[in-house]
Amino acid sequence: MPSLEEELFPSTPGKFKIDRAHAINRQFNRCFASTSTMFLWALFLIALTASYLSFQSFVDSGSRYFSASWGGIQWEKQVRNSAQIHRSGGMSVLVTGAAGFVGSHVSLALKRRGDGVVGLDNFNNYYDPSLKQARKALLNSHNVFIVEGDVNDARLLAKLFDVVAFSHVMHLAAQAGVRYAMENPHSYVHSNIASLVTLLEACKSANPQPAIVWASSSSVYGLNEKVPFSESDQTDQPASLYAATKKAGEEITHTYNHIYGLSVTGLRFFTVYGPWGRPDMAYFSFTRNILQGKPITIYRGKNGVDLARDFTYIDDIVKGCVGSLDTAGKSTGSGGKKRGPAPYRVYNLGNTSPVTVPTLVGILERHLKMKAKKNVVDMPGNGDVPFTHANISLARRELGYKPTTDLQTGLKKFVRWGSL
Ligand SMILES: O=C(O)[C@H]1O[C@H](OP(=O)(O)OP(=O)(O)OC[C@H]2O[C@@H](n3ccc(=O)[nH]c3=O)[C@H](O)[C@@H]2O)[C@H](O)[C@@H](O)[C@H]1O
Repeated sequence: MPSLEEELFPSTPGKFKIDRAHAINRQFNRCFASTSTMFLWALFLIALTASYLSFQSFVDSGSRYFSASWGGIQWEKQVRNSAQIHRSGGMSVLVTGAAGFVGSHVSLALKRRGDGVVGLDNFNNYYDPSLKQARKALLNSHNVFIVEGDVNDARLLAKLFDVVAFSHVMHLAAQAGVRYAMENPHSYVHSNIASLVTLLEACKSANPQPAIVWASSSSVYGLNEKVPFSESDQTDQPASLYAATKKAGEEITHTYNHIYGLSVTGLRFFTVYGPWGRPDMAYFSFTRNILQGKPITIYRGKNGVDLARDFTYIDDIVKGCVGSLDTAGKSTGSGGKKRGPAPYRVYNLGNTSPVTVPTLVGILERHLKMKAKKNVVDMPGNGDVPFTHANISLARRELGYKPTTDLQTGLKKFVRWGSL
């Protein structure tokens, strides 16, 4: 039996037309002998076709307007209100991925000090969207409006820049997760490459052009062995598709900086953790499993060496993001044309003290007062790197970035948040 979709949209449209034409012909010969009847029926068919075509165009335009969850006078008012600046010298920031982990924290921090903030998020289901809705509710209670939409929607972006002359864009929307790239590679291309280009196109055409700060990743260092990782180190050996899309993002933003005069700052985040975090990350899923008495899997590197990460607490990352926005020079272009050189910057935002995964588990066990059921296995070839370690001298010098929370303290805050 043909599916509803096949019935509505036959797979061979040409055949459909021919069959229908034959059928109409047969009907035609059988029923209409006289010329005048034929003429009347011809008129009828023309009218029928015309009304079908206008109905189709109504449906097309309708699906565009009715399915969108944005637009309209009330919506524009909410966007404008949210973007209003309440301090002298403040900025108006479009935060993409505002219902995400880092996005929600940065949005709140900016709003609290009086900057205008408009969020944008597609609320996808990479992890439980109810957590994103809860973050949204928190932001709403602080008068941050989150537009529900995709960064790939060029019409939406054009509309947003039409309604608000954003001075800055904090681009945090992304497909995160290193290992998930093996399951759903195209999601990384859609969210980390295609949407970045859509956003840069919108920024390039906006008047004034905003300055852009965006989330790159520590994963760009890939198989780099020089420790600690510095911004000038080699980043051409990504170990995962996630890393490759973030590295591509660094190259793509450079192009827009070079051609259109967009001010760009890329931030290489090092395994960010904390309250309101991402449930797919190890510290979060380990905590949940330990509490539920379920086993956890700990990956071990080559020759039995423990994996290590430069885990960085969310509040420190927020300070780095805000510092980047505050020091971002202006974009120079207008009318889609470059008028002079604009800043292009890349910074590590890490903690500078890597901790092994078994140590992380030990800290969690102490905070939770429960023992983990550990299942230690060799690291599968899934894009993981053995360790990360940030050199943050550049961010310290130029952004005033100074992480202050160690893993012990940060995980305590996370566990306390989780038990609320
Ligand atoms: O800095 C980044 O740029 C990235 O940081 C984060 O990636 P990772 O450093 O891989 O964090 P995370 O998954 O918490 O695994 C931590 C450790 O636990 C190990 N790990 C993980 C899962 C598991 O079941 N067992 C295990 O041992 C695992 O092998 C690893 O050694 C972000 O998710 C990513 O989006 C990106 O932002």
